[in-house]
Amino acid sequence: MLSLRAVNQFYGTSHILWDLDLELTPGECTCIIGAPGMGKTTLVNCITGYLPVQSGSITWLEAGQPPRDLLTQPIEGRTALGISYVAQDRRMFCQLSVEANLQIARLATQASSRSIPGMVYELFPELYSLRHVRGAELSGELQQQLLLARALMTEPKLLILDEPTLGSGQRFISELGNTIRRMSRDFGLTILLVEQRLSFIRRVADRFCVLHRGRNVAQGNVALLDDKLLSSWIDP
Ligand SMILES: Nc1ncnc2c1ncn2[C@@H]1O[C@H](COP(=O)(O)OP(=O)(O)OP(=O)(O)O)[C@@H](O)[C@H]1O
Repeated sequence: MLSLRAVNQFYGTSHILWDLDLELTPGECTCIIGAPGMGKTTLVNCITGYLPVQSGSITWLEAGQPPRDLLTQPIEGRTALGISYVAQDRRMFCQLSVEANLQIARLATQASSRSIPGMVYELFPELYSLRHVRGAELSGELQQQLLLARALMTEPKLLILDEPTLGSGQRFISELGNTIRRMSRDFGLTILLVEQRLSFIRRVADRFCVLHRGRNVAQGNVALLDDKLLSSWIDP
């Protein structure tokens, strides 16, 4: 689905990502783990196209298609290929209804119709009953649902979620875990998750990658994510 090879990124003269390799497998949820400031958000911004990469390659791979060099694609080209991103900042059009927020996201695609893809209300049925309510009137957790639903409006193949549990209560986190599992199991989405909560990671992720000072220092099946590994890299 996505292959990163020897990716290096700088902010000015600060070298942030170092020779980073990462492979995302179709239909799997991969979690990027790391202490604050280790480069997780920078990495996802390089994949989505919000940040330029100094060197290395990022390649989009789809069965039956030739490999595509993502670094030659602008943000909207990457969206068209199938990448969608829910950032930490959680911005939406607060004065517009749920449905209008969703339809605006649809404009980012080549789709001729502004209709809502079936999977959106199937995964977020509460948003259907609130579809005429303004974003500003939703609770914080329903706003988070709307941001996730909006990211699905482009019918992505790869969904990137940057700390989706941040500031949420246990009930929402539990429902979010179910939703993420359904996204990959029922709809075949590949998911790249930046997350800190270990119990959540163990529940939803198939694979992990630990970032330490911008380097991929450990990766593998989530079953291998043990306390020894975590104490070596995350909380030494
Ligand atoms: N716009 C910027 N200009 C300069 N340095 C930046 C910028 N954004 C981030 N950095 C620095 O790059 C490094 C990586 O930051 P990044 O936000 O990618 O880390 P992170 O692992 O996502 O952290 P967090 O968990 O706190 O979100 C940090 O040292 C940070 O201070």
